[in-house]
Amino acid sequence: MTRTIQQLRTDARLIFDAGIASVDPVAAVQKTVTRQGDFLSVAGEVYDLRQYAHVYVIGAGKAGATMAQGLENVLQDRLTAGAVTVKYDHVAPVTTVTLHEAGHPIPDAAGVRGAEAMMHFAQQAGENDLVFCLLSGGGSALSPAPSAGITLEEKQQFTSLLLACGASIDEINTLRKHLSRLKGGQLARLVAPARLITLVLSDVVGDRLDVIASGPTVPDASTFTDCREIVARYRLMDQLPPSIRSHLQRGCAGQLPETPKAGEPMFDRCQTVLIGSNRIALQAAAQQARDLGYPPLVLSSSIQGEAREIARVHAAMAHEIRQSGLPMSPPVCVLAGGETTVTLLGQGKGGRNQEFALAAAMDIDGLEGVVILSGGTDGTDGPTDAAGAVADGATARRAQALGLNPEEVIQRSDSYSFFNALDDLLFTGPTGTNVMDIYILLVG
Ligand SMILES: Nc1ncnc2c1ncn2[C@@H]1O[C@H](COP(=O)(O)OP(=O)(O)O)[C@@H](O)[C@H]1O
Ligand SMILES: O=C(O)[C@@H](CO)OP(=O)(O)O
Ligand SMILES: [Mg+2]
Repeated sequence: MTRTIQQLRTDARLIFDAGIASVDPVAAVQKTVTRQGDFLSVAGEVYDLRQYAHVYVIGAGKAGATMAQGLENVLQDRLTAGAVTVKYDHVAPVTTVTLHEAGHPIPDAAGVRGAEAMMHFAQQAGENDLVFCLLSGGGSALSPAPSAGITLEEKQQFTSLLLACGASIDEINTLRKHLSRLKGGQLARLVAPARLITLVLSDVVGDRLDVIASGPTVPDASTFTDCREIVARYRLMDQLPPSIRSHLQRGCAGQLPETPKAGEPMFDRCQTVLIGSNRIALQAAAQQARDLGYPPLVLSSSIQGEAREIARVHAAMAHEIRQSGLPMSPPVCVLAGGETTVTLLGQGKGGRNQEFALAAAMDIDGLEGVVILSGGTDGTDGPTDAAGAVADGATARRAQALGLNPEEVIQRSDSYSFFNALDDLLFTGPTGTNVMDIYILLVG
């Protein structure tokens, strides 16, 4: 059965939506944390709620509100109180937990207040209390708690410097952990001796728990020496605020305590569970593809690299499948996920997924029965209201007919305008989740 291009486009969107739905934070929390009367089961660990006088919820991240909503649905009257910081306008209906809205990716004073509220509950919790910590992407910037002697303004300046220098999120968070009072396992130290359960929604390639939101409740393998190497690698030393330079130098000289490491006692009463990731989303998308009659081929949930280049690999696969039926004959759905990067060439408007679709459109020009969709699972791709875009074998030609030259658009980094003119932007609205990006290649 040969599917029309419109059918392929509809199916690609259904597959994308199925991926996002599988990592809906409310459902993911309620699937991970279940309750039978006084007994909680968390990923197989059983907790008798009668042993705990209070149950607190703390956390930070773009999905914090929906995760808190899920936990309130489970804990109901057993939840004592809580404080969770979310990005502005990323709220959800909660009754007991206090939501703090704050700035991301640059931390702000509201974030400081949210972090202080979190640390208040962490320190208030005692031996006979239970604390849930809800973490998701954006948690680092949303929980600023600068080390002594470092001001918020200096932390803001430092964050802008880090975001612009090309450092990876692992390198950025190594530095952030060593300039904070709660990142890098230090929040676990504040929560001890209370029992701690951390639920994590991963927006990081490789799902490393010590990188996501700077791992405030897990051991930190990184050190001040690593910080010194990163500062040197990106030639940051001369641009560091004096207080930060001095802090890192004192840390390297052994004059400051290192972040908590594996095996230290504050982690004895901790459980950490990954409740959503790009891999989980891809598996759900693959199932939807199968249900729609496209045998799926999942490449990886750890895609990194320049968006334009990764797109070209997907376009090359489209040609191969169409011309030789390799690695699979049509109909087929090739799925991948991760977080690409974009070297900006111009001052235009766009995002890494829109750029991906634009680069793909150029290489699949003229191919029949091929659709490529690239979308951000958080619903916002770059500084735009689009989640991504959709391209097919006619996209380039339709654009030319409108006087749009794809190569020139790439040079302007103006993918949003390009797909807006073609009415091929992907809109989901803020999804409340955040497990990086999903790339879908459908060959009918
Ligand atoms: N005009 C543009 N074209 C392509 N990519 C862009 C453009 N402007 C910003 N970006 C990319 O968008 C990225 C931020 O996207 P965003 O969706 O906000 O990230 P995240 O969802 O990971 O927090 C930046 O890293 C930047 O590379
Ligand atoms: O908060 C963080 O540390 C990172 C990774 O989780 O998220 P984002 O890149 O969205 O700021
Ligand atoms: Mg995004």
